[in-house]
Amino acid sequence: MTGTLILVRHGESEWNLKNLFTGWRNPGLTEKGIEEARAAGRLLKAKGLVPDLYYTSALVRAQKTLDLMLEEMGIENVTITRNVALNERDYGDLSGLNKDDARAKWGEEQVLIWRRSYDVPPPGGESLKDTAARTLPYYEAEILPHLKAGKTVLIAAHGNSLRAMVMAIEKLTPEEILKREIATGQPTIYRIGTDGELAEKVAA
Ligand SMILES: O=C(O)[C@@H](CO)OP(=O)(O)O
Repeated sequence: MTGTLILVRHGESEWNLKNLFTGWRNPGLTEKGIEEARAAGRLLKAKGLVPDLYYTSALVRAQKTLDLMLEEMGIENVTITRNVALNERDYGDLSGLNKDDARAKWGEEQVLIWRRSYDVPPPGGESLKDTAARTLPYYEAEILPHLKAGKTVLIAAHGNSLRAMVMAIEKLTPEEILKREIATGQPTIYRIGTDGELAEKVAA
């Protein structure tokens, strides 16, 4: 028996489109983002996947993505668990700044370090390591027991909270996970064994 874990990054947000650091700020989805979320729902439906449990962050772009997916899957009246543990990495003082402007101000290399180093946080914000330190205990305590019990769990979240989970599940090194770009609206599907370990990564 295996459990099934479906991870989905929110569809394109208004700030992804404007090239702004987003973090814990709360923009909605663009038209493209709405369509990406709907397409993700249709994909899961076509695969016959019906989750038993639903999780998302405290941020609108992930919540809306999940709502749109459920609409496409024809699923209603289910309990959705929202938790800040699944939020995007907090970008601190960079939140709301344009990524090109930030490169012009601090230099390409410094901005890349803030964006893609494992343990160097942006000023006043969280590194991926910090993000993992709140996301993974939540995953292990609240989500993994359901997967070990053979349930199907859908999580709609963010680039960096998902990176934290992918790193743990696939046992990647910091270098490996930082190279992994998690595309908007494209489900990653894992089968998880009763021991909580990855049994199979399913092509989405
Ligand atoms: O702005 C953000 O919050 C994130 C995700 O869009 O950006 P980055 O690609 O730097 O992780």
